[in-house]
Amino acid sequence: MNTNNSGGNDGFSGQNVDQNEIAKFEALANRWWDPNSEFKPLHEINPLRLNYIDERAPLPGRKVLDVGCGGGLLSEGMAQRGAHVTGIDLGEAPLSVAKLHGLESGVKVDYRRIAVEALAEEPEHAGQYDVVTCLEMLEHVPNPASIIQACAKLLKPGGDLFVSTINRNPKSFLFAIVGAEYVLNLLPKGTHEWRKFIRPSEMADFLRHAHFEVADLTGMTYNPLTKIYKLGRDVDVNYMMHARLDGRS
Ligand SMILES: C[S@@+](CC[C@H](N)C(=O)[O-])C[C@H]1O[C@@H](n2cnc3c(N)ncnc32)[C@H](O)[C@@H]1O
Repeated sequence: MNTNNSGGNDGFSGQNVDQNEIAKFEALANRWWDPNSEFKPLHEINPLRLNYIDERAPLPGRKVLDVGCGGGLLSEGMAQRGAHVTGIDLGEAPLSVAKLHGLESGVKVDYRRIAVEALAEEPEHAGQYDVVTCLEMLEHVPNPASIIQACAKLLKPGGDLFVSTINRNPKSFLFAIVGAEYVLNLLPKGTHEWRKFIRPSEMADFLRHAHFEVADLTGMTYNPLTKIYKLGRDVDVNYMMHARLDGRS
């Protein structure tokens, strides 16, 4: 496992984590639920991705794990739609914000500070989840394939995995970094590193190696004139994937 920048004395050294990435989200965490903050794009895409997940793997009554849940935007949304949600992250401040927000909203989510690889080693969690989500997180870790493998261990046979990230090509450099961080100021400068973006073909390889079958690939686009996000065929920049774990594993 690549453990770049994984030093630190918080009990997570040696794990698949980049402490610089965790620090970026720790510093902004108190604004997570402000829809006009640095998290505005996540607020705006949340209904789109919730609908996408719920349509492909209906959420009511399902046992769901949200990996890299941050302040809990997606976790709470899925719980509001009737799922039993556990949210995990390695950031302390985002999890505190998520827990506090849950107390205020009354939406019940079980939050834990643990790496997905470590959760997958706990016998009471391995093979227990109907659905695992890992959105906007894989481009922030040193070894995304290891995260996908852990997700596979946590799902029931035939379970559904949803991932989202950013494609790696010249257009994504222009739109996701130059455009979003430097021109439109949608995200703080330095939010993303282009080399950590993941091509859909690379994601599909990670998934196949972990015994998933890719069920769908959908793009997410932003129109700076209308300021509207949409799902569609264009996967050049942001995209989501739905994969199903082999029913025999
Ligand atoms: C862009 S936020 C996405 C939050 C949430 N998934 C969403 O889409 O609303 C990225 C999150 O990934 C978390 N993260 C980064 N590396 C992680 C790791 N190795 N394990 C767990 N969480 C991680 C960060 O702390 C942060 O909360």
